[in-house]
Amino acid sequence: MATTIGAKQQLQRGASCRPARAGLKRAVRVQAIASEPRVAVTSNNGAAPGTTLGDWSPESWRKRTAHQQPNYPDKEEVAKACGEIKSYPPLIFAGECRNLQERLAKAAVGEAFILQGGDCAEAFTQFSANQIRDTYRVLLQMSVVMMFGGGVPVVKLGRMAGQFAKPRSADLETKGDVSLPSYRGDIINGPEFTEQARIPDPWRLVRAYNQSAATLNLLRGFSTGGYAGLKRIANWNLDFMANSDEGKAYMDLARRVDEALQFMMACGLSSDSDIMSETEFYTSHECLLLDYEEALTRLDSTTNTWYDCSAHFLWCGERTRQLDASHVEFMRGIQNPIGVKVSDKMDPAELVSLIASLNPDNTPGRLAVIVRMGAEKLRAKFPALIEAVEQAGQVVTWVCDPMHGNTESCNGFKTRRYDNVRAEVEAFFDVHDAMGSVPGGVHLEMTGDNVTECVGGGSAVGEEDLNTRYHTHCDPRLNAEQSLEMAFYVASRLRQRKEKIAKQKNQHITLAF
Ligand SMILES: O=C[C@H](O)[C@H](O)COP(=O)(O)O
Ligand SMILES: C=C(OP(=O)(O)O)C(=O)O
Repeated sequence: MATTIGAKQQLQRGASCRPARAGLKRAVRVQAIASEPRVAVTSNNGAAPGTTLGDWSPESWRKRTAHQQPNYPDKEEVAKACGEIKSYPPLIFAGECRNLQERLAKAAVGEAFILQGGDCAEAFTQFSANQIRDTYRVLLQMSVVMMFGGGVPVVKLGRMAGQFAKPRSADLETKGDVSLPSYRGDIINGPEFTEQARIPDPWRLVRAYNQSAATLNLLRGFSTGGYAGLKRIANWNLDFMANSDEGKAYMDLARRVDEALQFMMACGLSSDSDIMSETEFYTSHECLLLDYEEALTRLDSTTNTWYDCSAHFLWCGERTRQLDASHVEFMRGIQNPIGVKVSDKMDPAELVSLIASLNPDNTPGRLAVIVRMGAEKLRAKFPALIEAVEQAGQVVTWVCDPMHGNTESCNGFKTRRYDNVRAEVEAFFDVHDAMGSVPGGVHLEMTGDNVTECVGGGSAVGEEDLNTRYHTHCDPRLNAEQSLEMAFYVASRLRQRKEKIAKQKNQHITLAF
């Protein structure tokens, strides 16, 4: 029957939700401990994770070159702002990171799939409960499409509650004959093109922390307070639903999930069970602004290891992944699951060295390699990267970021074409098919708002529409409809993959669509 696999996966997810709930409860207790003044620990005595850390400490990155950092005019103010943040509670709990790492390890072997998505840059002026809810809701919808259509559990990882700092290609932005420091994200300076706004202000760190805490609070409320329960699947509709193909396809799928749930309830599944009322949701952002990340790095009292408590998952950007520089130094020591972005400039041997630095114990789920190079280059260069990593015996979770290799300029706007974005996802799945390796997830810049920032897709945003609702402060995001369309495409590829594997094993499965 069409719905059997989807419902079965839901049941499996339900069983694995329990430890996370325990983790959330424990978080309240341990956060109180973790917010006590920090104990200076420079080595890790005996615990399995981090045994190869040597002389790492939360501040050891300061001895290396830190790329893409702001040039604050007043360093004493930076120390004061960071001192405040050091006294604040951590935003996440180390036990949650460990749960996430287990999920990511499953994605590395094809037993789960990662959906990582959210704003390019969160902004102080675009901060409201509705905006958070809308992005969260599209992520939920996308995950249901992928789970039901693709037959795998989906790990939901928001680029939310901390995605503020932006690396830039150029230090200066020029308009006419005026050049000013580039905007580097609201945690650093303002987007307005004025001299004053572009001065890095350290007290923005505190505001970003507070906004992250409030966002996370709401996300936790949505995730465990009933909003995200599968029994509400048909209620997660957005304004465009009735009028678009994606919206109608989603509502049709939601009805079928509903039917499957009715069936499962008739079989004995309780309407009070965890999967009916809550979901797991994790947060992530680029580990860029090291003063901030250091201030939130705390010693976990249960394992005596360090976690960067600004988010569950942090990634190292394409511009800051130099082996001998500060970001890699910082990230090798934190025990959160982490990622590293990789463009076509990456050489296979360099990737192997980078992975060895970031995951010396070769722990499954610890490291995601997030490739972003555009479809054509990906077809040409990605196989050699996979081969080198496999030959080195390294375990990584491969994730596709189809956004950052596809940025172009049009009518004075930065944009991305939906067809190019989709082509890169297609290439990512094709290469894995050919190599026999595992596509572990997608990483998208997207929003629940009805913006006109990327062109194409079923929503038919044209080049001429770019100036109507172009709200991003940095890079263009897929809107809700384009995101959902992408989810249906990913689901179709996950389904194909599952069917192929089943055929090889001589099994028969039927998936939703
Ligand atoms: O989101 C990623 C980067 O911050 C962004 O692509 C840089 O954009 P730029 O090339 O305009 O500086
Ligand atoms: C800056 C980003 O990506 P990359 O490092 O791949 O350019 C990003 O994801 O915001």
